[in-house]
Amino acid sequence: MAQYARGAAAVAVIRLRNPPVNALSWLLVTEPLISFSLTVLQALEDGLKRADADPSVKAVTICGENGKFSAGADIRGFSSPRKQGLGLGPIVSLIERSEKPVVAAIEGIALGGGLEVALGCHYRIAHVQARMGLPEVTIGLLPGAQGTQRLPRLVGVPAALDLITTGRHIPATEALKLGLVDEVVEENTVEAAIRLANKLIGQPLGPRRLSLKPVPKLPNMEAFLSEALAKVKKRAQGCLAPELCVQAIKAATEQPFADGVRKEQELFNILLTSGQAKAMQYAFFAERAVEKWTTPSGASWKSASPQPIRKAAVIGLGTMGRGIVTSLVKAKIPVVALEQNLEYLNMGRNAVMLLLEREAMKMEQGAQALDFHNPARLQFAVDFDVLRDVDLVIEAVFENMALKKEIFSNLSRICKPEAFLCTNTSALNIDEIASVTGRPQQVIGMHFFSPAHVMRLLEIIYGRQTSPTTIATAMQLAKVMKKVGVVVGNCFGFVGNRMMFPYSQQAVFLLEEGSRPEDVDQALEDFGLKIGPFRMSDLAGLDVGWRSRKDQGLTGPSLAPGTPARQRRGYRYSPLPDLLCEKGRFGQKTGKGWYEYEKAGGRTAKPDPWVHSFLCEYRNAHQIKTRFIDQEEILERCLYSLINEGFDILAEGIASGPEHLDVVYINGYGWPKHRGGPMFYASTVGLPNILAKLQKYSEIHPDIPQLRPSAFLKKLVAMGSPLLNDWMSHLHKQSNKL
Ligand SMILES: CC/C=C/CC(=O)SCCNC(=O)CCNC(=O)[C@H](O)C(C)(C)COP(=O)(O)OP(=O)(O)OC[C@H]1O[C@@H](n2cnc3c(N)ncnc32)[C@H](O)[C@@H]1OP(=O)(O)O
Repeated sequence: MAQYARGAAAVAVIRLRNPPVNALSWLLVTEPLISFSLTVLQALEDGLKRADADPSVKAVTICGENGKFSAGADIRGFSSPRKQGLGLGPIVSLIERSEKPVVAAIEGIALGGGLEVALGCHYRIAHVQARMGLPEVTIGLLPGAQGTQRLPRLVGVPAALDLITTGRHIPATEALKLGLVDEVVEENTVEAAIRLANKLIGQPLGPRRLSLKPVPKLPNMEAFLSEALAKVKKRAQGCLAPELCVQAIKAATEQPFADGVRKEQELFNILLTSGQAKAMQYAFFAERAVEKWTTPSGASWKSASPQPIRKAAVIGLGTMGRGIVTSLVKAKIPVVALEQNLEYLNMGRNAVMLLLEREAMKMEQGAQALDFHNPARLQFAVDFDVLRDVDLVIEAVFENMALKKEIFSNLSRICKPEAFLCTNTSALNIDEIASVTGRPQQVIGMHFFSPAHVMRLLEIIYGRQTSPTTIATAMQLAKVMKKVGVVVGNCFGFVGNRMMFPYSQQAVFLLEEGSRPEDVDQALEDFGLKIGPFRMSDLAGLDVGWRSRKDQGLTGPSLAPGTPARQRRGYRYSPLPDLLCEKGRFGQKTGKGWYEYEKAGGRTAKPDPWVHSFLCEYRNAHQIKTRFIDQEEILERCLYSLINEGFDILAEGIASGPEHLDVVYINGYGWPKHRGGPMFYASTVGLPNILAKLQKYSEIHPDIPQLRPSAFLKKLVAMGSPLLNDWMSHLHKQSNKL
């Protein structure tokens, strides 16, 4: 768990050892090969005490095994009952108090508690490729091992605030500029640290003890901190951790070190027990769990190997295609971008170049690193022949089955036999697209989210014949593009949009019954969603859904004469969005939708009196009695219907676990991470409560099938509402209470 050795005659080396990331566990872990059990923290403390007690040891170096310093506390430990009370903070103090110089040799990563250990050391040397940060805020916590008190003393309040409230990982070069590390080396970091430790023997350590230093003053500290607090509160949308991080740093500026540490502990405990930390830590592991994909036919990440993608192509340079090209270029994959004619190609090329210029400006080495002016990296063409040598094609034309089939039939003829053919679609049937190719096993859906170069989610949809190698290759590509790939089955809307459908439907029904768009949006945004359904619809364009409903024969010329206005196929239907579209109100792009905007293309949504009176007239025309609908009902009807669909998705095997649905919603639909995703949220509300509410609403609205409780939800409740981790194991179990 930590190895103690002598690095040079007078220098002891303590090496943190807990693969794969040297997490600082405080739970007892039994090592099978040796006869004693030791936690990393215990071993670190023992190592320090041993070095202190040994008169022949004059200095100490702390490093990590396998080129990684440490990823911080073992996150799993936060939700397990502590078996022993060893805290990291006192150990960091012990390091700092040492009369023998202690040097941290930072390789790979020093994150969270790992960096806090380094902050307790008297000197820090980092390898040039190392990354550092205090990412606790991203898992609902704050740096609870005195990091909020030491970091501002070392790098000043503005830099400490930035690092602690964003949790971002910074490269060693930036750490050097901030003064977080004393030296950056390209050679063996541990050897460099041992050399430095040797030189430091006998030198005074007082000035190197951060707890003894004052926090550098700012002329307007109070105003600066209040502004920072307001900013993080706005950004956090109900997430508690960033706000408490600011409070802890504020304590560092106002109180002596020991009192600041006490305040930090108090705030840390609030977060630890808030429920938000649990949700965010669940989200951390859920994201890693979905990498380990499986399908109902038994294909899995364990046995499938991805194929290398040396060159890719993107067909269609509309909004999605432009973002996808940008993502591929950023991932350093040579790419050919294709359009149907020169006019569209030139438009697409200009837009892509603009995106890439902007992305390059954000990067450390800028445009040079992306090298996108090099035709070997990025090529634009109108001729399908350029696709002969690519390893993978992503088709990103608009959602039209006939057009997609025509393209896939051409691709099947032109591309080399081993090339993978991917379609960017949000709902269309992958099997139907694959059926026109001679290689359905190499056809796969890749549902990107807009803007595709920014959004992390990538739904990866396998068809009936998609091979495990194709799935593995798509997942690998997602990883290279720094996206979260989630493997899902083929059904209308896949996971994300399928769950979105009942949610958006409820939102519109609520308008019929008495709500205003801003009431519904506000309730859901107060819950923590980044954007409510009507603001979202205005942003995406109401015409998108209108086109799809016309294709499905739900509205427009193909609707059978005599169809009741508010009913389709025997169930409740709201024509409200169709009516807005008929009036040319497509949302932001036309300056009017569910809201009004300052101009066409404007972004500031203002409640629109026209919409209010339109809704009144509509209710009168259809003799709907208006009633006041409270926030609770808005949340329950929108969110529980979405969750209900999630249970159906799980029961049908479209996703292999609730984590998949949660990762989709957090990364693609603006679901608040501090609520852990819709299925995790359901588990916190309690499945019996969700079931009871769905039963209640479904009795009131028998013509809305989406409110009828899913059979799987009912089964889980009948089985005693098992923990979320166990849901899938109950899928095929018999319940005698049903
Ligand atoms: C009172 C003291 C308070 C201390 C506060 C803390 O220290 S809280 C912890 C702060 N640290 C973090 O938040 C770091 C989280 N980890 C990461 O950001 C990344 O995992 C990484 C370290 C940058 C490595 O990324 P990479 O993509 O290379 O690998 P994975 O993310 O897939 O991770 C590999 C496996 O390691 C597990 N893991 C990573 N970090 C931790 C951790 N801190 N605790 C427990 N487990 C961790 C991760 O789950 C992976 O495991 P698998 O079983 O392979 O899925």
